[in-house]
Amino acid sequence: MEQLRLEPINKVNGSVTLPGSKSLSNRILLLAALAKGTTVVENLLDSDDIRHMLGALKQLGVQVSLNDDKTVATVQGVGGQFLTPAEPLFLGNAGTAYRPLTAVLAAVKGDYELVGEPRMEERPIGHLVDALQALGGDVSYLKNKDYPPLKIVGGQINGGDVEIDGSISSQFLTALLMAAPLFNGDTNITIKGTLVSKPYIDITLDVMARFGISVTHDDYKTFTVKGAQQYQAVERIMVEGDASSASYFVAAAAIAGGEIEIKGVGAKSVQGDIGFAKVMEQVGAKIDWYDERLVVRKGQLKGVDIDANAIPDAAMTLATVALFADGPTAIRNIYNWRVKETDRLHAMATELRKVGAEVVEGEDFIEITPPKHFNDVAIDTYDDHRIAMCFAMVAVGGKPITINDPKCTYKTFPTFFNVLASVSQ
Ligand SMILES: O=C(O)C1=C[C@@H](OP(=O)(O)O)[C@@H](O)[C@H](O)C1
Ligand SMILES: C=C(OP(=O)(O)O)C(=O)O
Repeated sequence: MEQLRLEPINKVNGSVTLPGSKSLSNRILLLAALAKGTTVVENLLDSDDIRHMLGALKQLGVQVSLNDDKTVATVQGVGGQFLTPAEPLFLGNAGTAYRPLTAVLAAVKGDYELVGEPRMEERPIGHLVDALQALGGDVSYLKNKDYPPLKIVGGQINGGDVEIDGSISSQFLTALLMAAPLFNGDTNITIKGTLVSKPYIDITLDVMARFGISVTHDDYKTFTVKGAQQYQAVERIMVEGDASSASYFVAAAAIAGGEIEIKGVGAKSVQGDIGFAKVMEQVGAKIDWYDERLVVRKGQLKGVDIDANAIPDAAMTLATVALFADGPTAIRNIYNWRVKETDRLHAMATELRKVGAEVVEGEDFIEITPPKHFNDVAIDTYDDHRIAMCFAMVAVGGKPITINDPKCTYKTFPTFFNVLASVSQ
């Protein structure tokens, strides 16, 4: 297995330009494909999750041309007229490809099979399938009930009133919302349970609006989407920098001496994970806010007790910042960490303990007391890009660490360790 040795970093300094947002890239590609006309997407993320969406669109007969560094895509929208692919669509472990494609393909003519990596077969999708079936969609399980892989006989969905459980993943509601304009009639969606990861719904509504579709909602409890609508191509659309990827550099500047300018997200970001920078201000980071960038400096870091339901991805970075705070940190309301790339609650607790922290792993929270002594260990990454990236903070805090299988960052941030090296001293 490949390992990356990270020697202690004394100071960080410089400027980082973020790669495009994963969440925005995959939403924009899918809506551009569904639209009529040509959309040019700029600052597209080049990573595994996006490659899986691009691969699926190609199999569906959508023409997408990429520039040399794969950050500009020209998408020839097919107006919802997809080809039936000869082979199953392989979507890796990309939730932002698997879930929206499931809903959209249930609503357009054709036969489809959606498959993924072994971990994808352990990530539940029953709440989305229940809602699609209740609307008359022909979606069935190829192996285990409530889990991928899926078989879909796409066709006409009439719309109507439907409930969707929002308590495990917001991506199910995102998927239903993105597909609903393709249904024949209007759809009224009621959320069952408490909606998790709510800010991701704002990303969905924002992207849908850019492609000409408006959705009304009553404080995120019920949503109404008009049926039989066509997405409209957007001449040029720019993908914001990835706010979750920004979290590592916000944290690095807060932990080490020096200053990092982070270009691509700021006060105007549509991504909820920008909220991580607000949390880091509570922790003690010094941040200057601009519309589309942040400038971050070190502060005296203290432990905090936060509800991280709105920022599940960036909150993992807080768990390693906690190693350098002057008291315990509690991260709460994060049950769905357990159904992501790995059981993140258990994996983070295990690896933080290896480093020397005292950790309480609750069913839906984690409490971290900083180590008295840091152990120089090899961190297992469980095929989880965020574990690899957030444990790099140990080196930023001046302690050596080894990261096992560092290429797992390719899911969302293939150049992560190079970018970190570029600001490390
Ligand atoms: O809609 C999205 O783009 C995402 C929603 C979140 O998932 P959940 O809603 O499952 O928490 C997040 O963790 C994921 O990385 C991306
Ligand atoms: C949970 C994540 O990914 P996915 O979109 O596959 O859910 C993530 O990127 O942290």
